[in-house]
Amino acid sequence: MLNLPKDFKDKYRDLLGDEQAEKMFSAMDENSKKAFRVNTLKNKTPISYSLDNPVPEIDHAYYGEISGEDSEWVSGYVYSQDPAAMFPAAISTVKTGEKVLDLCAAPGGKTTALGEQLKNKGLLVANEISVSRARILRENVERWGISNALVTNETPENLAEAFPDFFDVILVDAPCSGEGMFRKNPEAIDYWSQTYVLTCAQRQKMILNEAVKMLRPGGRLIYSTCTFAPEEDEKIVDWLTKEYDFSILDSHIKDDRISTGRSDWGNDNPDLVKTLRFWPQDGVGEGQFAAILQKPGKVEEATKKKRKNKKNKRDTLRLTKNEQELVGQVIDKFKLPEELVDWRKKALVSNDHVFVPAIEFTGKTKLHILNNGVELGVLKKKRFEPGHQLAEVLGQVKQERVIDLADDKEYQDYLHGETIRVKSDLRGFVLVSYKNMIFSFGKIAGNQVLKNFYPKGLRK
Ligand SMILES: C[S@@+](CC[C@H](N)C(=O)[O-])C[C@H]1O[C@@H](n2cnc3c(N)ncnc32)[C@H](O)[C@@H]1O
Repeated sequence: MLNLPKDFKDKYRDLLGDEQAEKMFSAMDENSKKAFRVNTLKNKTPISYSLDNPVPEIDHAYYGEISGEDSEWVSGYVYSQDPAAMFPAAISTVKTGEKVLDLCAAPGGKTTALGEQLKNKGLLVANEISVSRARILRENVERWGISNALVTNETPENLAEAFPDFFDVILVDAPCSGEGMFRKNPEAIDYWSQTYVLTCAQRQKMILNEAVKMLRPGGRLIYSTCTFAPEEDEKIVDWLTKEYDFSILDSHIKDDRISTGRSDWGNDNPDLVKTLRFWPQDGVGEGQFAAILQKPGKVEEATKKKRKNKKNKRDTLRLTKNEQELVGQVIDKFKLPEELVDWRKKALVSNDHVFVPAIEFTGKTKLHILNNGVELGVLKKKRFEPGHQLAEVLGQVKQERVIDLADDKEYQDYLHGETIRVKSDLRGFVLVSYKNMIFSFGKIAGNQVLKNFYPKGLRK
């Protein structure tokens, strides 16, 4: 049984009334709901989990538990996520080609969903302030096969300097007091106090002040938390409407199991009923709050700025003909997804790393970048070695140069970094899959040995 603080219980008895509050407390003693999303970017391959119990209102999402050891997870076919946490990205209705920022993005649950909605067109900036978490974010973006992401490890302030009035959509999945996660992570209860709730609300406003600067006029802001606290939910949304003249948009989610925000918890702002609330007693998932808002102003104002920026495009760091040839000898043997077909025109080289950028900066950027677009690989003396991210991105398309590992033993051996004996006429770089899910590069020499190119940092 969860040891909920007395002040917490008293607060929710006051807000909800005794009967509803007791329902909430007893639901918090039940097991948390587990679910996963299936990646629509990857080439369609049957997965081994049951798809019988879909999460309401979310496409390609199902209740069920998956493990980080499963081949489906390793190759980026599934992502484990709290079902309620799937809603902020789902209500963003991101359109292919838009410029999207996920400001508080790690570990990447919502980033991967936004990437799917963009279908690798447009730009996805995924930012995380903590360096260790940003590395995990990068790995998840890579595994998911997203090719149009800029992954950064920055403060919201530094990002706002680089991207004024720039994004069509910004998701702020804010750091919060985490009340909605108490039954999943009971340790979070130790941090709870009403003072902590108010500190979080202050921090949320500071993050949002920066997000507002980066949103183009008319752009959409998705604000979400995993807490029940009105100070961090309805009151913050109401503040955005007063401070910045944002309007609250309808999420278009209509399901009896999903509650709405409360006007009376946000200075009687009537539009707060358009926001979403997830309570454990409603049975969808963990606690979550989500709102979609719009910045005032017209789209044209942002388009003008975009045109101005285009003039300054730099074309230094392009590949030489010779370098293009080395890269082409390897990657032209694979079927490239649409966004990489004209890689010769787009690719840049930096410290021998060849990449197709998600965004080109006009000067030397001060931003701390972990990944920009797709790393094609590394130029070594007179040869080119393809990078791991490229293997994950090539997994979008049905490929022919593939070695499908024969059984679980071979798969585990490969994950450990071992070489594998294969019977194949293929020579040189090949993609490596298990159960037809591509997860790595490998290289076959004349002696029918598959050399291991699974990155050392990911080996088990
Ligand atoms: C709720 S989590 C994000 C979860 C993520 N969106 C997902 O779906 O996987 C909030 C994130 O905000 C980050 N954060 C903490 N303080 C921050 C700040 N001052 N500015 C921006 N992000 C911050 C945390 O490191 C954390 O990764």
